[in-house]
Amino acid sequence: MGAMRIHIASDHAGFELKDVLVEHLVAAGHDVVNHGAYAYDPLDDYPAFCFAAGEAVVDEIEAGATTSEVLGIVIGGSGNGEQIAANKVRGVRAALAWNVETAVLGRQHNDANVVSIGARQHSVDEAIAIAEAFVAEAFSGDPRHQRRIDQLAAYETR
Ligand SMILES: O=C(CO)[C@H](O)[C@H](O)COP(=O)(O)O
Repeated sequence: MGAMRIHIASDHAGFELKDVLVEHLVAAGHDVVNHGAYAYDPLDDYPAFCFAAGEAVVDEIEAGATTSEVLGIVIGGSGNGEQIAANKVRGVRAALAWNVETAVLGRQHNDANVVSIGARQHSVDEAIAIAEAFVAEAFSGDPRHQRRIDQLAAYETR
């Protein structure tokens, strides 16, 4: 994969990791858009940040971009609520990646357009490896996976 636009968001629990990932992804040549949190606030709430990142990804896809060009990353303490929030955005397929393999599978099998990472579940190096693996991987395009993704999209638009 070449350089991509990456929409990133976190709450307070993912705030430090978000800064690390932004620096890392920018250094790798990606165009990173930060959807907050913009300052550390231990009482902030993850949904709005994750909705914003998810909507930005879907807006670009609806305008013609592919998941080889745009992806999202949402970060919290566990990643659970952040995945749930992102998946509320119509068109988002957010995978909760808890190791490199689940990040890779999220792209290969699910064409996930957002990855959720639990900052409190990993060392910084592990989290970087998870984000890198997700961004680097392509959807396989296998018809059986596409068929399942189409079923999800059909359910979402009914
Ligand atoms: O992972 C999360 C949601 O799934 C949040 O980051 C987590 O719940 C925040 O916890 P706290 O308010 O206790 O810092």
